[in-house]
Amino acid sequence: MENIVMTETFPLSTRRLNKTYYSDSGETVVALEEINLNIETGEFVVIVGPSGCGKSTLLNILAGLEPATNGEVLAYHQPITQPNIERSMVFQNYALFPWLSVRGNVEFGLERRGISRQLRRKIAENYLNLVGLIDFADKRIHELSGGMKQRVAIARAFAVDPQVILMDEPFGALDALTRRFLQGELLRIWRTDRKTIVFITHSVPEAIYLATRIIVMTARPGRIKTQVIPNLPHPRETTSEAFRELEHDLYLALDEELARGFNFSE
Ligand SMILES: Nc1ncnc2c1ncn2[C@@H]1O[C@H](COP(=O)(O)OP(=O)(O)OP(=O)(O)O)[C@@H](O)[C@H]1O
Repeated sequence: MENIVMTETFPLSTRRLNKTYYSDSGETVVALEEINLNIETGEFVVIVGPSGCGKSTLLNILAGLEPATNGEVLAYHQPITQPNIERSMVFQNYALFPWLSVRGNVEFGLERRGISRQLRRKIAENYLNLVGLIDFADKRIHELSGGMKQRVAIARAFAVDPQVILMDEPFGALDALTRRFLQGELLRIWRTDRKTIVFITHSVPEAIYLATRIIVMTARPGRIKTQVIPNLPHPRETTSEAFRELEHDLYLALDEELARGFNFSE
Protein backbone atom coordinates (compact mmCIF):
# COMPACT_ATOMS: atom_id res chain seq x y z
CA MET A 1 0.00 0.00 0.00
CA GLU A 2 1.24 3.46 -0.88
CA ASN A 3 2.20 5.80 1.91
CA ILE A 4 0.11 8.93 1.76
CA VAL A 5 1.96 11.92 3.12
CA MET A 6 -0.34 14.75 4.12
CA THR A 7 1.34 18.11 3.91
CA GLU A 8 -0.52 20.99 5.46
CA THR A 9 -1.02 24.03 3.30
CA PHE A 10 -1.07 27.40 4.96
CA PRO A 11 -2.55 30.58 3.47
CA LEU A 12 0.67 32.26 4.65
CA SER A 13 3.98 30.92 5.84
CA THR A 14 7.53 32.15 6.17
CA ARG A 15 10.78 30.23 6.63
CA ARG A 16 13.83 32.00 8.01
CA LEU A 17 12.59 35.31 6.65
CA ASN A 18 15.11 38.14 6.94
CA LYS A 19 14.82 41.71 5.77
CA THR A 20 17.66 44.21 5.64
CA TYR A 21 17.40 47.75 4.30
CA TYR A 22 20.45 49.42 2.77
CA SER A 23 20.10 53.19 2.74
CA ASP A 24 21.74 55.50 0.17
CA SER A 25 24.08 56.78 2.89
CA GLY A 26 25.42 53.25 3.36
CA GLU A 27 23.55 52.55 6.59
CA THR A 28 22.32 48.99 7.10
CA VAL A 29 19.07 48.40 8.99
CA VAL A 30 18.23 44.80 9.87
CA ALA A 31 14.44 45.05 10.12
CA LEU A 32 13.48 41.38 10.44
CA GLU A 33 15.44 38.33 11.50
CA GLU A 34 14.58 34.63 11.25
CA ILE A 35 10.81 34.95 11.09
CA ASN A 36 9.21 31.50 10.94
CA LEU A 37 5.44 31.57 10.71
CA ASN A 38 2.63 29.26 9.72
CA ILE A 39 -0.74 30.97 9.57
CA GLU A 40 -3.72 28.66 9.33
CA THR A 41 -7.01 29.19 7.53
CA GLY A 42 -9.48 31.18 9.61
CA GLU A 43 -6.95 32.42 12.16
CA PHE A 44 -7.13 36.00 13.42
CA VAL A 45 -3.46 36.70 14.04
CA VAL A 46 -2.56 39.97 15.75
CA ILE A 47 1.02 41.24 15.74
CA VAL A 48 2.23 43.58 18.48
CA GLY A 49 5.69 44.93 19.12
CA PRO A 50 7.66 48.11 19.86
CA SER A 51 7.66 50.91 17.31
CA GLY A 52 10.12 50.24 14.50
CA CYS A 53 10.38 46.49 15.16
CA GLY A 54 9.35 45.60 11.63
CA LYS A 55 5.60 44.93 11.87
CA SER A 56 4.68 46.89 8.75
CA THR A 57 7.69 45.49 6.93
CA LEU A 58 6.48 41.97 7.70
CA LEU A 59 2.95 42.73 6.56
CA ASN A 60 4.20 44.37 3.36
CA ILE A 61 6.33 41.33 2.59
CA LEU A 62 3.34 39.02 3.20
CA ALA A 63 1.31 41.24 0.87
CA GLY A 64 3.99 41.00 -1.83
CA LEU A 65 4.55 44.77 -1.73
CA GLU A 66 8.24 44.35 -0.96
CA PRO A 67 10.64 41.41 -1.18
CA ALA A 68 12.36 39.57 1.66
CA THR A 69 16.15 39.77 1.66
CA ASN A 70 16.46 36.06 2.52
CA GLY A 71 14.17 33.19 3.30
CA GLU A 72 10.89 31.91 1.98
CA VAL A 73 7.52 33.69 1.94
CA LEU A 74 4.71 31.44 0.77
CA ALA A 75 0.98 31.50 0.13
CA TYR A 76 -0.32 27.93 -0.09
CA HIS A 77 3.25 26.73 -0.84
CA GLN A 78 3.67 29.23 -3.69
CA PRO A 79 6.30 31.99 -3.36
CA ILE A 80 4.83 35.44 -2.82
CA THR A 81 6.49 37.75 -5.35
CA GLN A 82 3.91 40.47 -5.93
CA PRO A 83 0.56 41.75 -4.64
CA ASN A 84 -2.38 39.52 -5.39
CA ILE A 85 -6.13 39.97 -5.16
CA GLU A 86 -6.16 36.95 -2.80
CA ARG A 87 -4.48 39.16 -0.17
CA SER A 88 -6.49 42.30 0.58
CA MET A 89 -4.81 45.14 2.47
CA VAL A 90 -6.45 47.58 4.88
CA PHE A 91 -4.30 50.57 5.91
CA GLN A 92 -4.53 53.08 8.74
CA ASN A 93 -5.09 55.93 6.27
CA TYR A 94 -7.94 54.05 4.47
CA ALA A 95 -6.33 54.26 0.98
CA LEU A 96 -9.70 54.59 -0.73
CA PHE A 97 -10.25 55.89 -4.26
CA PRO A 98 -11.53 59.48 -3.83
CA TRP A 99 -12.87 59.67 -7.39
CA LEU A 100 -15.22 56.73 -6.82
CA SER A 101 -18.40 56.55 -4.74
CA VAL A 102 -18.62 54.37 -1.63
CA ARG A 103 -20.23 51.66 -3.77
CA GLY A 104 -17.61 52.14 -6.50
CA ASN A 105 -14.84 51.56 -3.98
CA VAL A 106 -16.36 48.30 -2.79
CA GLU A 107 -17.08 47.13 -6.35
CA PHE A 108 -13.61 48.00 -7.64
CA GLY A 109 -11.87 44.70 -6.82
CA LEU A 110 -14.90 42.72 -7.94
CA GLU A 111 -14.54 44.19 -11.41
CA ARG A 112 -10.93 43.01 -11.41
CA ARG A 113 -12.22 39.54 -10.52
CA GLY A 114 -14.33 39.64 -13.68
CA ILE A 115 -17.65 39.56 -11.83
CA SER A 116 -20.70 40.82 -13.78
CA ARG A 117 -22.07 44.29 -13.08
CA GLN A 118 -25.27 42.90 -11.58
CA LEU A 119 -23.48 40.53 -9.23
CA ARG A 120 -20.96 43.22 -8.29
CA ARG A 121 -23.76 45.42 -7.16
CA LYS A 122 -25.32 42.65 -5.11
CA ILE A 123 -22.07 41.68 -3.39
CA ALA A 124 -21.15 45.32 -2.67
CA GLU A 125 -24.58 45.96 -1.19
CA ASN A 126 -24.28 42.89 1.00
CA TYR A 127 -20.99 44.14 2.49
CA LEU A 128 -22.20 47.75 2.75
CA ASN A 129 -25.13 46.36 4.72
CA LEU A 130 -22.76 44.39 6.94
CA VAL A 131 -20.78 47.54 7.81
CA GLY A 132 -23.92 49.65 8.15
CA LEU A 133 -23.25 51.94 5.20
CA ILE A 134 -25.89 50.96 2.68
CA ASP A 135 -27.55 54.37 2.98
CA PHE A 136 -24.23 56.00 2.04
CA ALA A 137 -23.58 53.84 -1.04
CA ASP A 138 -23.75 56.77 -3.48
CA LYS A 139 -21.80 59.24 -1.36
CA ARG A 140 -18.28 60.36 -2.21
CA ILE A 141 -15.43 59.40 0.10
CA HIS A 142 -14.75 62.98 1.25
CA GLU A 143 -18.31 63.14 2.60
CA LEU A 144 -17.57 60.41 5.17
CA SER A 145 -16.08 60.49 8.68
CA GLY A 146 -12.86 58.60 9.43
CA GLY A 147 -14.75 55.71 10.99
CA MET A 148 -17.05 55.47 7.97
CA LYS A 149 -14.08 55.50 5.61
CA GLN A 150 -12.54 52.62 7.49
CA ARG A 151 -15.85 50.73 7.25
CA VAL A 152 -15.71 51.19 3.46
CA ALA A 153 -12.13 49.90 3.47
CA ILE A 154 -13.23 46.83 5.47
CA ALA A 155 -16.19 46.20 3.15
CA ARG A 156 -13.88 46.54 0.13
CA ALA A 157 -11.35 44.10 1.62
CA PHE A 158 -13.94 41.41 2.44
CA ALA A 159 -16.05 41.85 -0.71
CA VAL A 160 -13.44 40.41 -3.09
CA ASP A 161 -13.52 37.18 -1.07
CA PRO A 162 -9.73 37.00 -0.66
CA GLN A 163 -7.86 34.16 1.00
CA VAL A 164 -6.28 36.56 3.48
CA ILE A 165 -6.89 40.08 4.81
CA LEU A 166 -3.83 42.02 5.97
CA MET A 167 -4.60 44.99 8.24
CA ASP A 168 -1.94 47.54 9.19
CA GLU A 169 -3.15 49.43 12.27
CA PRO A 170 -6.56 49.91 10.67
CA PHE A 171 -8.08 51.60 13.72
CA GLY A 172 -5.01 53.61 14.73
CA ALA A 173 -6.36 56.94 13.50
CA LEU A 174 -9.82 56.60 15.04
CA ASP A 175 -11.22 57.92 18.31
CA ALA A 176 -11.62 55.41 21.15
CA LEU A 177 -15.40 54.96 20.78
CA THR A 178 -15.33 54.44 17.01
CA ARG A 179 -12.40 52.10 17.43
CA ARG A 180 -14.28 49.98 19.96
CA PHE A 181 -17.32 49.88 17.73
CA LEU A 182 -15.32 48.83 14.66
CA GLN A 183 -13.48 46.13 16.59
CA GLY A 184 -16.87 44.58 17.32
CA GLU A 185 -17.95 45.00 13.69
CA LEU A 186 -14.77 43.40 12.39
CA LEU A 187 -15.16 40.42 14.72
CA ARG A 188 -18.75 39.98 13.61
CA ILE A 189 -17.80 39.99 9.91
CA TRP A 190 -14.81 37.71 10.55
CA ARG A 191 -17.08 35.23 12.37
CA THR A 192 -19.49 35.26 9.41
CA ASP A 193 -16.85 34.96 6.68
CA ARG A 194 -14.10 33.08 8.57
CA LYS A 195 -11.40 34.85 6.60
CA THR A 196 -7.78 34.53 7.64
CA ILE A 197 -6.71 37.87 9.11
CA VAL A 198 -3.28 39.26 10.00
CA PHE A 199 -3.68 42.48 11.96
CA ILE A 200 -1.11 44.92 13.35
CA THR A 201 -1.79 47.08 16.36
CA HIS A 202 -0.02 49.07 19.08
CA SER A 203 -2.92 48.42 21.44
CA VAL A 204 -2.59 45.44 23.77
CA PRO A 205 -6.32 45.43 24.72
CA GLU A 206 -7.21 45.53 21.01
CA ALA A 207 -4.93 42.53 20.40
CA ILE A 208 -6.55 40.52 23.20
CA TYR A 209 -10.05 41.56 22.20
CA LEU A 210 -9.61 40.36 18.61
CA ALA A 211 -6.97 37.67 18.27
CA THR A 212 -7.07 33.93 18.09
CA ARG A 213 -3.27 34.22 18.26
CA ILE A 214 -1.07 37.10 19.38
CA ILE A 215 2.48 37.36 18.09
CA VAL A 216 4.79 39.54 20.19
CA MET A 217 7.84 40.84 18.36
CA THR A 218 11.16 41.89 19.82
CA ALA A 219 12.67 45.35 19.44
CA ARG A 220 14.63 45.75 16.21
CA PRO A 221 15.79 43.57 14.62
CA GLY A 222 12.28 42.17 14.77
CA ARG A 223 12.10 38.55 15.77
CA ILE A 224 9.20 36.57 17.20
CA LYS A 225 9.56 36.89 20.96
CA THR A 226 6.55 34.88 21.99
CA GLN A 227 3.14 33.74 20.77
CA VAL A 228 -0.02 33.60 22.87
CA ILE A 229 -3.35 31.93 22.15
CA PRO A 230 -5.91 33.75 24.31
CA ASN A 231 -8.03 31.09 25.90
CA LEU A 232 -11.05 33.38 26.12
CA PRO A 233 -14.33 32.98 24.22
CA HIS A 234 -15.55 35.81 21.98
CA PRO A 235 -16.95 38.34 22.73
CA ARG A 236 -14.21 39.00 25.28
CA GLU A 237 -15.04 40.85 28.44
CA THR A 238 -12.28 43.44 28.80
CA THR A 239 -12.87 43.73 32.54
CA SER A 240 -12.61 39.99 33.26
CA GLU A 241 -9.75 38.70 35.38
CA ALA A 242 -8.42 36.49 32.57
CA PHE A 243 -8.36 39.46 30.18
CA ARG A 244 -6.53 41.61 32.74
CA GLU A 245 -3.99 38.89 33.49
CA LEU A 246 -3.15 38.42 29.83
CA GLU A 247 -2.93 42.17 29.39
CA HIS A 248 -0.46 42.34 32.29
CA ASP A 249 1.72 39.54 30.81
CA LEU A 250 1.78 41.17 27.38
CA TYR A 251 2.73 44.56 28.80
CA LEU A 252 5.58 42.91 30.71
CA ALA A 253 6.86 41.28 27.52
CA LEU A 254 6.59 44.55 25.60
CA ASP A 255 8.18 46.62 28.40
CA GLU A 256 11.16 44.28 28.29
CA GLU A 257 11.53 44.94 24.57
CA LEU A 258 11.05 48.69 24.92
CA ALA A 259 13.82 48.76 27.53
CA ARG A 260 16.06 46.68 25.27
CA GLY A 261 15.30 48.96 22.32
CA PHE A 262 16.42 51.99 24.33
CA ASN A 263 19.59 50.33 25.60
CA PHE A 264 21.97 51.77 23.03
CA SER A 265 25.02 50.26 24.71
CA GLU A 266 23.93 46.79 23.55
N1 LIG B 1 12.28 51.68 2.98
C1 LIG B 1 13.04 51.66 4.07
N2 LIG B 1 14.35 51.98 4.02
C2 LIG B 1 15.14 51.94 5.11
N3 LIG B 1 14.70 51.55 6.33
C3 LIG B 1 13.40 51.23 6.44
C4 LIG B 1 12.50 51.26 5.33
N4 LIG B 1 11.26 50.88 5.76
C5 LIG B 1 11.40 50.61 7.07
N5 LIG B 1 12.66 50.82 7.48
C6 LIG B 1 13.18 50.62 8.83
O1 LIG B 1 12.90 49.29 9.21
C7 LIG B 1 12.51 49.22 10.57
C8 LIG B 1 11.12 48.58 10.68
O2 LIG B 1 10.16 49.51 10.17
P1 LIG B 1 8.59 49.19 10.22
O3 LIG B 1 7.87 50.36 9.64
O4 LIG B 1 8.35 47.87 9.60
O5 LIG B 1 8.34 49.08 11.79
P2 LIG B 1 6.96 49.04 12.59
O6 LIG B 1 7.13 48.01 13.65
O7 LIG B 1 5.82 48.86 11.65
O8 LIG B 1 6.94 50.50 13.21
P3 LIG B 1 5.71 51.35 13.81
O9 LIG B 1 5.11 50.51 14.90
O10 LIG B 1 6.38 52.58 14.36
O11 LIG B 1 4.77 51.62 12.69
C9 LIG B 1 12.57 50.66 11.10
O12 LIG B 1 13.80 50.84 11.75
C10 LIG B 1 12.49 51.50 9.86
O13 LIG B 1 13.18 52.71 10.04
